[in-house]
Amino acid sequence: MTNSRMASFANEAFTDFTLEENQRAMKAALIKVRGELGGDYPLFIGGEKVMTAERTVSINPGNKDEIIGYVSKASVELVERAMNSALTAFESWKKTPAIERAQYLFDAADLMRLRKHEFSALMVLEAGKNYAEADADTAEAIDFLDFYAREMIRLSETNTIRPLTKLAGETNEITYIPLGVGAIIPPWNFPLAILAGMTSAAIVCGNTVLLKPASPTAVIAHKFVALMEEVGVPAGVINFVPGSGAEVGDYMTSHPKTRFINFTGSKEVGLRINRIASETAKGQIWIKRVVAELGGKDGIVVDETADLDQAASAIVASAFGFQGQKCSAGSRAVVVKSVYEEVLNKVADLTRKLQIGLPEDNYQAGPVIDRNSYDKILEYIEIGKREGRLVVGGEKAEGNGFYIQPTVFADVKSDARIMQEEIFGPVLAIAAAEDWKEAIDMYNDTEFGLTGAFFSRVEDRISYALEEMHCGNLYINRKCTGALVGVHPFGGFNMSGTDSKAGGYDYLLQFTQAKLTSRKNEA
Ligand SMILES: NC(=O)c1ccc[n+]([C@@H]2O[C@H](COP(=O)([O-])OP(=O)(O)OC[C@H]3O[C@@H](n4cnc5c(N)ncnc54)[C@H](O)[C@@H]3O)[C@@H](O)[C@H]2O)c1
Ligand SMILES: N[C@@H](CCC=O)C(=O)O
Repeated sequence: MTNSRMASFANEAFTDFTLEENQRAMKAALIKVRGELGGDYPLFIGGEKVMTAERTVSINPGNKDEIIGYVSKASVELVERAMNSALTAFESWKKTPAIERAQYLFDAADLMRLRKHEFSALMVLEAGKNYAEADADTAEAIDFLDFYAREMIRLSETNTIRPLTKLAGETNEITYIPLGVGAIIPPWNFPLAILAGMTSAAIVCGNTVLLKPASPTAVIAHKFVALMEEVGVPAGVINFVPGSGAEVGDYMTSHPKTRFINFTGSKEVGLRINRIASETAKGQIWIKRVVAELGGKDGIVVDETADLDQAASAIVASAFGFQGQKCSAGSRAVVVKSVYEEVLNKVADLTRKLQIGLPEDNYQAGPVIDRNSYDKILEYIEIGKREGRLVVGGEKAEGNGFYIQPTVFADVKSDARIMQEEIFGPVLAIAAAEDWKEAIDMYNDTEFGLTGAFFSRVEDRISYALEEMHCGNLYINRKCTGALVGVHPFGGFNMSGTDSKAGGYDYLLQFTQAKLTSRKNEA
């Protein structure tokens, strides 16, 4: 069975919600999930479910009065217990054949596929995603499980697929062995896909992990861990320890037995983790490996030869999909001045058409994740009013949640704060450039380097953009969001991270160490 799966990786298809039957299926899943709201969720430590008195309350950002669930919070003592259980489990898990470890991921992918709308419905309620965004998140989680399972099998067969150069008289082999216990620290914005990808990649390589989810989406994180338990992943391989970033996070990253840290989140927290991890704790006998995928200030460049309708649609989709809360969000657009007003008008018209409302009613624009984000984004909008010309939005929006109008600022200078700092909300800054080369220079004028897009019909310019636009994921004549596993390996340059290329052929190498064995042949 495994061989046939190896031959046939294909991305999980997105659900077509224009079909009545699919709308009905999602609504039925929402009813089911709503019936389960308000539950109490434990930590998982070495197969034991641990409830604590202190809990995180997860709420619906689209309807602040609705409680999604109460999630137990790990203390430092409980994290220490989790570390011990991960260390114990590592001794047997690292010896479990790669093909068996991969099978758990295949099984989890199959089960998640069966319950697809249930996972998506929970994200509609807990993360404020509309149907398509939630469905894409679940599809990506399934893809990560399927893809990394295959990748582990491929890695375990390296000596056959990519044999070392032969040397007479010796048998030489290379094996990718696991590192040890890792800290997995994902963000809330792809609360299933990124969490599932970061965790499954680490464990399929034979590592064991402490998984600390982001607090706003700890219930969907629990649902994933429960699924992994259901398919039989042995106790202690995934230890689920939700808790405070400052307390639990710092403890995990500074722990002498932590071998690696797989982090996705903001630049600020990522740099802190990188600094703490670089210090050698008492008793530590290795250099910790840090994989850190961070923020972005992604942008779309449009020249005067481009299809301007397509460019405007891509700008709006990239800026406002999931309320701009994607690391890949196109929060900047740079347009050459001869078509600047035309593109701006098209973008403004499309933005005005975005309807705001409850994610469960499948509005295009929903709430942002929580009060902190809401306040921060509104502050940036005030900054934007000083730095540019407000064209659309600019205010909070109606609703019993964290709703903000999709907002467009025009005539913004390249060094403005709203062109330089990640806002992580529905705010787009547009700037004019003299010509396409200056537009590319303006695109590159950032400390980040995650995604970008270039719109043009001129081949020479496209070639130039392909070489000069400095980012990990560069797209031509399409939006800058929506990377697919296996198709668009994902990761950023500069302050956007370590360019780990999630969903790509190189990703697993980061959670392994290569051991070369050389044996003299009998004469
Ligand atoms: N490059 C990518 O692939 C990618 C993908 C998704 C999100 N992001 C970025 O993530 C950010 C949004 O997510 P967020 O708000 O959850 O980010 P965040 O940095 O606030 O939190 C990320 C995770 O770190 C934890 N954390 C907080 N303080 C910590 C500490 N001191 N030690 C250890 N862990 C700690 C949080 O609890 C959470 O689980 C944005 O900047 C976005 O661009 C990047
Ligand atoms: N991989 C996603 C972004 C992940 C970060 O938020 C995309 O390509 O849009």
